[in-house]
Amino acid sequence: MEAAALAANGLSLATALSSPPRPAAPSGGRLASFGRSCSLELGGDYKGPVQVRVLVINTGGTIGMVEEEKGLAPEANKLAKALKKMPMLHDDVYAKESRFPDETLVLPLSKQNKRIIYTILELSPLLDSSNMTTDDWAKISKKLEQYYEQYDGFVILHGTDTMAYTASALSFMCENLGKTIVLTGSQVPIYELRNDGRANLLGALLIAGQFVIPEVCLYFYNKLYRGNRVTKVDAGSFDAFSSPNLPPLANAEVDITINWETVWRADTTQKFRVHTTMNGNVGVLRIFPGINAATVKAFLQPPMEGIVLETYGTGNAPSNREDLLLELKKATERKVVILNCTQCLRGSVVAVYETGQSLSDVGAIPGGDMTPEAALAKLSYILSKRDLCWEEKKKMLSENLRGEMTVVPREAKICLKDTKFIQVIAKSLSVSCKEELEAIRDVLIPSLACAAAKIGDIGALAAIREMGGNLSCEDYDGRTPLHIASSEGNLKLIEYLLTYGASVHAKDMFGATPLMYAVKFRQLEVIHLLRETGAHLSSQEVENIGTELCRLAANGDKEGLYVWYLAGANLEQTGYDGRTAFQIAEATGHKALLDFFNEMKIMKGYAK
Ligand SMILES: NC(=O)C[C@H](N)C(=O)O
Repeated sequence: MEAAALAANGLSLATALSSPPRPAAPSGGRLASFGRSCSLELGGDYKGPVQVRVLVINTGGTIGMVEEEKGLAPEANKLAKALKKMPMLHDDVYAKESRFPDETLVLPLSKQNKRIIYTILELSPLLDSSNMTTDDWAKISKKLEQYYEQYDGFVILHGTDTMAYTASALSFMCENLGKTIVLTGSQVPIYELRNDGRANLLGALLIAGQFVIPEVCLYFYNKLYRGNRVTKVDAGSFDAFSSPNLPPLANAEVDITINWETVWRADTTQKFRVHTTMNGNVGVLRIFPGINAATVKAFLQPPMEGIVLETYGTGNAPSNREDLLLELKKATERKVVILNCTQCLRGSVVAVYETGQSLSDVGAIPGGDMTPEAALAKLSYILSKRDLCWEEKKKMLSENLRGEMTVVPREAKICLKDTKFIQVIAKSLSVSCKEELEAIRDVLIPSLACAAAKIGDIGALAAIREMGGNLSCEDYDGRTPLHIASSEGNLKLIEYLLTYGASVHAKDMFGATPLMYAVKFRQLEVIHLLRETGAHLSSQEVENIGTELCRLAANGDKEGLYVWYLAGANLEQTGYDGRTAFQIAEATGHKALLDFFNEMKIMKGYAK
């Protein structure tokens, strides 16, 4: 079953996309007119819409269920066929004109002039999410790893019952995430006349395809949430999820508005990888008035290694129950982790009451405002890290790893809209209301940050960041400070940006990433650094590189070829006439180039 779905993945899709003849990029185009440079026309025809690819991993859930003898159950091999008949989820005319393979789906053109091309990878068996286990989380994360470079974003179709658990688990299992992953599903099957599946899937695809939000998110009923902040709160409403301690990352109203200030960014320069071996010896224990010490003792017996203790209010447990506290103490002494989370839907564990202090005294770790789902997933993740010692594990549990808990900053952040600079401008423009002030801030920050990147002013970037500005902001052309810095070649500044969460996958309005800018301006060290951080050529760029390599070979441009090699291009790719760059070099008898190709064999491995 999976083989059929796999046939519809990036590779066959890629072939299909390259088959229609592509019009040459306009020679007077903005990027094509740069001086000494490699071609940037690889994003495709810049006059046309940018194409983005999204992989939909279907795990099951109500969205694809049909009524069976015993009730609703998932049906395999049905969803993609059904979606092809839904005009809001598939533009059949465009797909046929573009000669996409049968399994490929494509959304109608988006408001942002993007074409979201998607394929569905169906896991087997499809599950009601109540039947999911940690093995299924591993299965999903392995698929994400396998297809990470071939797609711009990912949507995971999942049942709602345990979606909050899977979203929380994946948020930890996906390490150094740089692309958007959106879980969604529905309360009513997509095949029914009145359903929420169509809108949820469409919203998830639009977000995963058009925005780089490097988080595991959950999209439901017009809202995008951080996956490890949600909990299912309603079994019978389309508005089934709530994120009690964090406002949504995005609202899909008339427009899709992303709250960029809330978006979590990993401050790492490492490549994406998945951690698949979660620790199963964890559990959740909800205390209640009169809870029996024997029950607690039994629950904490080996092989239990860690529990989420759901306590009252701000993290309180009875301080007058010596028997109970003794069992908890004996467990922590055996190095069983007790993570203290509140039973309340909203709020945090804080040291206010004597009853809360008694838990700290027995060695429980305060879990802040984590949901029980997130706390359990975090516990399972950290306890599976064999290379960490006990103290390190305890430290990580109280730290904010993926935005799962609120950490109050030691010094209150200066709010950008309160700064003198913005206020002076606002005054001169006679602006006083909050909305206008924020609008000025949103217009100015991208330009300021890009200008700072252009002149290499790390201090200015630091000031913008400290004032709450987003260093991944886009200017009017969709360029981020990292795009600018990559063309300028300022390594220190790039490192700074990457450390503060700048995305190597951000695409400007032409579909070009920072890596493409570095290639364009032949910034060798920058290419190396971006690659180290997980940047890669898109599958479209990879397909179309052959002709460009042949052009460089025909010009005897050794450096140009080397730049593409560093960026991860396969130098053996053929051009439009079926020849490789090496064959062109042989035909022209260019000695330096032939030597270069010989050398490449020795250097192979450097860029990979
Ligand atoms: N709405 C749903 O998806 C509920 C279903 N039982 C599931 O979690 O798979």
